[in-house]
Amino acid sequence: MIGSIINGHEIASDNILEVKNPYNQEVVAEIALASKKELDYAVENSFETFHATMKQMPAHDRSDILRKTADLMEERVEEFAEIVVQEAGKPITSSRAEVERAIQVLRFASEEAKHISGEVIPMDAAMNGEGRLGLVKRIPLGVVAAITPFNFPLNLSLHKIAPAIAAGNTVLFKPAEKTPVSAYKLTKLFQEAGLPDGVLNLVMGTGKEVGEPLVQHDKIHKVSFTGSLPVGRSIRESAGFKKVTLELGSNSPNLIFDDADIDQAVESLVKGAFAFSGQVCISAQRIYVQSEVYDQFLEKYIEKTKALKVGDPSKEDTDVGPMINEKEAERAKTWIDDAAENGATIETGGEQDGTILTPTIMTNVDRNMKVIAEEVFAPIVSVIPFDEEEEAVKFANDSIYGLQAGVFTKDLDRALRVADKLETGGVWINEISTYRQDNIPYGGVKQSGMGREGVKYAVEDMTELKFIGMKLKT
Ligand SMILES: NC(=O)c1ccc[n+]([C@@H]2O[C@H](COP(=O)([O-])OP(=O)(O)OC[C@H]3O[C@@H](n4cnc5c(N)ncnc54)[C@H](O)[C@@H]3O)[C@@H](O)[C@H]2O)c1
Ligand SMILES: O=C[C@H](O)CS(=O)(=O)O
Repeated sequence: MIGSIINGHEIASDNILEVKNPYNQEVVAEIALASKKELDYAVENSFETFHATMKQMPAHDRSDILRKTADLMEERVEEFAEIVVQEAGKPITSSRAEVERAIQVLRFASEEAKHISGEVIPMDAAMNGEGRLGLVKRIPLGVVAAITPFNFPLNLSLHKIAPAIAAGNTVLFKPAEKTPVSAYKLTKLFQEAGLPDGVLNLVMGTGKEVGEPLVQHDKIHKVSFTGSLPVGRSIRESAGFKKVTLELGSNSPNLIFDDADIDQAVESLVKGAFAFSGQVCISAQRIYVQSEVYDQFLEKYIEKTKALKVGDPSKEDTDVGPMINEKEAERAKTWIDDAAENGATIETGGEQDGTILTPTIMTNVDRNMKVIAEEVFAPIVSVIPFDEEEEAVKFANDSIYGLQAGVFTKDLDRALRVADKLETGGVWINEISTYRQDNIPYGGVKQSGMGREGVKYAVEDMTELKFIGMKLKT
């Protein structure tokens, strides 16, 4: 049994949640869920620790702890990767890649802790012998609530925890109840690296019982949330005056022009649509292909997709594992069937058995179908023809979301022109929408969210500017 960790101590409970392996339904762990009283205690403790400990901790100490945590994780890549396989059902090769990225996030944050600086505002001396000097400092906010999703349980948690610590805040960490084991291991790792008790408090619980009261708590200064649009919307509405960062969903477009390297686009978009069964917020969901190369692209894309190995995520050669639970797989299957009943063609895939949904390519889709208009968050991709550049941009922007997009062309002028016109937080040229490096500014426009992550940018969002001015005799 594992549970919340508050002020360095583990909290027991009779309220137990079983975490099951999405592939074989074996019990991975039993989680002791926190009560409202324990949540209140955790927030109070985070608040006190901010004032008593964190405000006094020099930047080089925060940097050392983050680096030490990275070093420890580097020694245990396999251990962490196996947890992600078991609790999230992510294929082992992708789980290892997630751990490697998590280590880099810690290292970026360790460096960033030492580079937080302010500025001096020059103020010209007045004629009467008086002058003024302005100082702008970046100061920590206080307690940051980190609320995280199941799909990258390590890396996306660290995208909040590591910059928050680098900036000198304390953290109240509420991980997804579907993937709490990696969160527990991560919190223990920080302890081992020397993080003082109370700087990172882990509170286990559901969104309703822990997430909601956490967002409304008076002693939380910022809510950093990654997850779905409906939850993000409710957080925005109930957070009051707290700072809020929302990293939400999308139905990412990828545009293939007739001069693109089709083989490269096919190869990368197979990964881009089906990695972790499409349960990636920037997964390639809509692929728009110029008519001249549409048939060529589609034929190759279907062939490569059919070759994917679907099954046990713990096996080295598995490309596509299960979805997070059967309910989600059934929901996605319903969306495929609805589209097919309304005229769409299932080119390959579309079969569901328990948590497994086979990689699915659809054509002849319509803009109103759920597989196009909403976030599928499943191994489903649609391939759609277009004739002119303007039309492709119009199709791509026809969405309530705007997180990342991919543009494939050899024409640099066109690539940059299209990139400027796409309504997304980020655009990749000759790279899939699904690619992210952990030091880029990352976040959405429209209903994909607000604020930016990517360590340096998260640190900006997790600090406040403070002005100090002085009147001087010159
Ligand atoms: N933009 C990004 O960076 C990004 C990254 C990963 C995932 N996502 C999105 O996350 C979603 C999938 O993850 P999920 O199913 O874990 O999301 P989710 O919204 O169901 O849950 C995310 C977290 O919010 C908590 N929560 C639920 N209800 C809450 C409430 N009312 N108040 C406070 N907290 C609450 C959950 O317990 C969990 O910890 C997808 O929509 C995906 O696109 C976005
Ligand atoms: O699911 C969305 C994530 O932001 C993807 S990644 O971990 O940033 O690559």
